[in-house]
Amino acid sequence: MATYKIMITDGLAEKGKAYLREYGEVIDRTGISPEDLLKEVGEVDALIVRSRTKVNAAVFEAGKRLKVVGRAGIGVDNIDLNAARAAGVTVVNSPLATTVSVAELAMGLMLALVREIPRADASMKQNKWLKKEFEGHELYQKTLGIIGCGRIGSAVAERAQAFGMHVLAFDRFRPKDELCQCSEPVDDLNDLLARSDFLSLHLPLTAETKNLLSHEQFARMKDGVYLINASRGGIVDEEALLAALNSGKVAGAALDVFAVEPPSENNPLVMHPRVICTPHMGAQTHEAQARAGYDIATEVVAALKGEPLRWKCA
Ligand SMILES: NC(=O)c1ccc[n+]([C@@H]2O[C@H](COP(=O)([O-])OP(=O)(O)OC[C@H]3O[C@@H](n4cnc5c(N)ncnc54)[C@H](O)[C@@H]3O)[C@@H](O)[C@H]2O)c1
Ligand SMILES: O=C(O)CC[C@@H](O)C(=O)O
Repeated sequence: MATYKIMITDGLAEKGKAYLREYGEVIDRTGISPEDLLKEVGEVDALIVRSRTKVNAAVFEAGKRLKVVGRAGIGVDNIDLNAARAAGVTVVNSPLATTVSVAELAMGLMLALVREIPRADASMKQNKWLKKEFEGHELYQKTLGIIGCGRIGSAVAERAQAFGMHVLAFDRFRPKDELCQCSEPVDDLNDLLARSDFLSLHLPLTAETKNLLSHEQFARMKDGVYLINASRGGIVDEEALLAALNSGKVAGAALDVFAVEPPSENNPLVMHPRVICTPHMGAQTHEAQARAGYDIATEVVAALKGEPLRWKCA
């Protein structure tokens, strides 16, 4: 039986590592620097990453025996797919594993925003009882606009409707009859922006979606809209969001993702009193990581063995 060398650079659940060990040597280099990755990637047949490691053209160039890159999770915007194709390296991901966890975080962020849960907790820890300051809003009978209604968007739609929300969905590539999880599919993003009390983003970062929400789109939104972004930071123009928060157009924003991660120290969005932030932790649950680790391990081994693949990205 072939013995493969498989490097992990952003951690992997034990179940995934145990599966990989049946087929080869697992080299756990979690936290490796970009410089060391370039020095060491030439020794391995497969590389398994999450979102931290940037697998750019230089990595493919240095990966002389690299056959497969596995992304434990969904977004492959940190992997240069064109460079992978040019180098003849297969790229796979594990897109089903984390849907529920991300959808649950989006719902949590929505509730945290309208009830100001983080600020209320912080005030209690300062021995303050500011009950009168915390008059929030209900989600019930509000309109939620979901942009990108694939796996996670649909799961959010389902959960939001259980809260009694009216859910609009816009998806550029999915036919309306596939958006059955929402109350009302819409053809026009501007229509969704104009009608939503809450906006939640669930689409990939691509050349087309970069800065999809910028000054012009914020101007089209309702006054006092709430924005939740647990997709990718670059989809929202952060400068435009800051301006919209400062003008009051946006009542509050909850951000799990940032254009640059981690964001700079004292980043004005992170520090903004009406912004709630989490450190890109949508998929960071025990359950999601156990599934993602196992799914990517089986897919990477299948790619190494030349077997049929379920989730080939390049
Ligand atoms: N915060 C986190 O930890 C976390 C975890 C997992 C995934 N994500 C992000 O969530 C995204 C969505 O994941 P998913 O599993 O639902 O993916 P998915 O592919 O099932 O759904 C994405 C949807 O976006 C749509 N879309 C693409 N471009 C669009 C555009 N320009 N306008 C409107 N819709 C567009 C697609 O048609 C698709 O239906 C991922 O790409 C990733 O960036 C974040
Ligand atoms: O696992 C991560 O680091 C982030 C996961 C998430 O953003 C994804 O696209 O799968």
